[in-house]
Amino acid sequence: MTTTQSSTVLGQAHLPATTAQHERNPGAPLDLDVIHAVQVNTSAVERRAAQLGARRSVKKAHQAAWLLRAITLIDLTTLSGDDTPGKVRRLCAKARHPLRRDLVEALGVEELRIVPGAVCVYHEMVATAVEALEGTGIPVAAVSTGFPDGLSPFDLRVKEIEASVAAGAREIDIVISRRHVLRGDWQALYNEMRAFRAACGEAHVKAILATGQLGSLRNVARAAQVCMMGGADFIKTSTGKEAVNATLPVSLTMVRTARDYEARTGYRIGFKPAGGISKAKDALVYMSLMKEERGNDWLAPDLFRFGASSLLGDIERQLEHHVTGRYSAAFRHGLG
Ligand SMILES: O=C[C@H](O)COP(=O)(O)O
Repeated sequence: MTTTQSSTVLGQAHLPATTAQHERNPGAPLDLDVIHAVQVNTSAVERRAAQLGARRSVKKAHQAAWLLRAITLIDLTTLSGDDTPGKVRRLCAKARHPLRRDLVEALGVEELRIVPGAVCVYHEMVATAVEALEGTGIPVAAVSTGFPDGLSPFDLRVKEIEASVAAGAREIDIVISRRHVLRGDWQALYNEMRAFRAACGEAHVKAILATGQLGSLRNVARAAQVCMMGGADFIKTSTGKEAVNATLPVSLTMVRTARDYEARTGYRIGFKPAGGISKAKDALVYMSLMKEERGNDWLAPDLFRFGASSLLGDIERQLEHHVTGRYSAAFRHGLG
């Protein structure tokens, strides 16, 4: 990246399109007529998703700009049985400086604050992450409510949210009870979502649908509607632990369902694809989905996040290639 033109593209294009805070979704009464009317044309959604996946990606300086933007959209995640405070501290250090200094300098973006949207951990690691991120403004997100399966006692799931908020989590990623969706018990799903939202207080709540376990795109759309009516700030595809995690058809369905909710209520709901998104080129496809379906404004961390444990490493590798013309070994970009 040496030309003035490239500098201009990088200097402008990666900046969040909007930092305007939108009003938080307060939720709405459960409207079963709306839920029952939800239909999804699966083959049309799959055709559209296939087009998105086949599209030529943005190139050169524009690609570098999009990748810098992508970093700001990542919930930098570690959700593993072998998480330790030391591992979480290293992840937080990476969040403070997601790109190597030489790359930041070569890209000429020192003055721009490129940091991920959040760091996402289990409850036990919240206090460590909050301490390690002090002074950065980067929020800590906690997965909660018996993540990933959501089958612990209801009262404990609510208490888990409260404990994570008390420990300093500013975002809570809850898992819904898939059985409520599979049984069509929308009232139970709504009641659960409202209780989780209330327990979050000021912390923003992302509703993880675990779409790979919901059986159909229609169920995905109905569950998303109910969660938004229940007060979700974000809808999120997956825990990363299901057999099938984020996919383009599911993402299109959820993004369009959120658009319908906004058309009815005026409230904007964020979208978080999660699980298995580890390549920069896949992140670019999700970003073009968001841009084409909702517009540039939606490529901003208050409306769009990636849940990803290893995406940042590949983005850094691609940016290194942009700067040097060479790829380095993946192990050089291990964390993130
Ligand atoms: O919410 C985030 C996911 O658990 C991350 O999934 P991943 O490890 O496949 O990137």
